[in-house]
Amino acid sequence: MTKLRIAGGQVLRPDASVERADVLVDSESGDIAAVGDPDEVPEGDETLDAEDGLVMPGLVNAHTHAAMTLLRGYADDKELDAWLQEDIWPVEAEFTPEDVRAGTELGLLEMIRSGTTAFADMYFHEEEVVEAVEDAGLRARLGYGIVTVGKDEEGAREDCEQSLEVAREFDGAADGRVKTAFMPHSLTTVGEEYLREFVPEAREDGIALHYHANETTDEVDPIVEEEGQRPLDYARELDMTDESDFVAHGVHLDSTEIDLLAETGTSVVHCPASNMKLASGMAPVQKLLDAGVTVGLGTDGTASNNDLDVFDEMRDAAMVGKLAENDASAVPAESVVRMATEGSASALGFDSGRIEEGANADLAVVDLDAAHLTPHHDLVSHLVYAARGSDVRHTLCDGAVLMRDREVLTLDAEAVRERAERRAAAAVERAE
Ligand SMILES: N[C@@H](CCSC[C@H]1O[C@@H](n2cnc3c(=O)[nH]cnc32)[C@H](O)[C@@H]1O)C(=O)O
Ligand SMILES: [Zn+2]
Repeated sequence: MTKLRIAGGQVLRPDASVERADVLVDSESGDIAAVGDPDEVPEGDETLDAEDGLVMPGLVNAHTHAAMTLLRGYADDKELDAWLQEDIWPVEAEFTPEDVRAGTELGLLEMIRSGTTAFADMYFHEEEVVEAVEDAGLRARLGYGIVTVGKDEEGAREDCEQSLEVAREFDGAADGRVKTAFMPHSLTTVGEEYLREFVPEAREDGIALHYHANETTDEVDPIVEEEGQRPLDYARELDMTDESDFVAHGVHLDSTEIDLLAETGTSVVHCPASNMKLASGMAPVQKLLDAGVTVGLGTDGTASNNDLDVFDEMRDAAMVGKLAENDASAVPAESVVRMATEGSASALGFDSGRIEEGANADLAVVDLDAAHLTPHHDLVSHLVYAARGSDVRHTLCDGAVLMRDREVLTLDAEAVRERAERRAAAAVERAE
């Protein structure tokens, strides 16, 4: 049995304390075998140097569209509906499976570099995403995004079938690192008749749901008008608020919807950068936390962010969380770190996000030897307010080292960038 000892560093523990400790990783089972005082942790077969570093749980990006890296910087400074319809969807319509593969690999490269070890992806040509995840060594919950508006009945049903098929076929892929979900894009972009027909099919097979909810007022108002109820009441009626389900955004939620989320155990993935950039609004994050809702953190796609750096996202979450409450003590650093690790992992149904014996060995080692991380009064504060993705020295997932000393081992970084650059330009050219 191969054991890898992460030695010489400080370790962030589940109670948010930081202690000098070593971590022993079982590379075969992919679990953390031991963590504690260097004298008490058994020897490993190999060592990974964590001196001057902080070993933390790998970050979990609980909502993104990884292949959208190809659209990074393509269309900015516009509100959601116009941005999707006028700019994003026309180019996405040109994406081939090879484009999605190239964009996803670029996304995975960026994730590994910035200490992200797991993510949720909603996109299309998802079989490419499965393969890319398998090769790159990350963990993911994946699904095919359904949009029925603007499609005829046959096209709409095909989309729904496709999402069910992807969820059924790929669950458990990549040695169990891949899980799936049924993914209607949102409550307004998928027609009620399709939700009524296909959600029960997903439920029968025990498949979880992931969708965008309450992102903008333009999305909430039509449901209130047409259904006479709040979007999440409508979702509950459609059996879309199970404990295993997770919704992206949750910006415009009223207090009854917050209670509903807490009661049903449905998780919310907060996407602060996307919400600010598309001027969607400020999510009531502190209220969600106070109500006991599981809150994770996501970047959303890189066309509305424009990066996949979850450190950035943590800072944004803390900043906008305070602004939303007009209270500087709201959404403090510790709760933000929890959101980006345990919260996101729990939303995705992975036993990751905490450094403890038996948990998945999904880890990042942050280099503390930097001017912008000096002095070391409070390392949890640093993770949220001062650190950035480029501070990550090593990244591990499922007990395997994906990046060692800033060198990504599972992807050819140069080739990935070159391919993405070329494919992005060609797709845009076809669309225009
Ligand atoms: N099968 C669908 C694609 C859905 S994938 C998920 C979609 O979510 C879109 N998307 C990205 N960011 C956001 C957001 O913030 N809100 C809503 N949709 C988004 C993204 O462009 C992508 O088309 C089709 O054929 O059109
Ligand atoms: Zn999204």
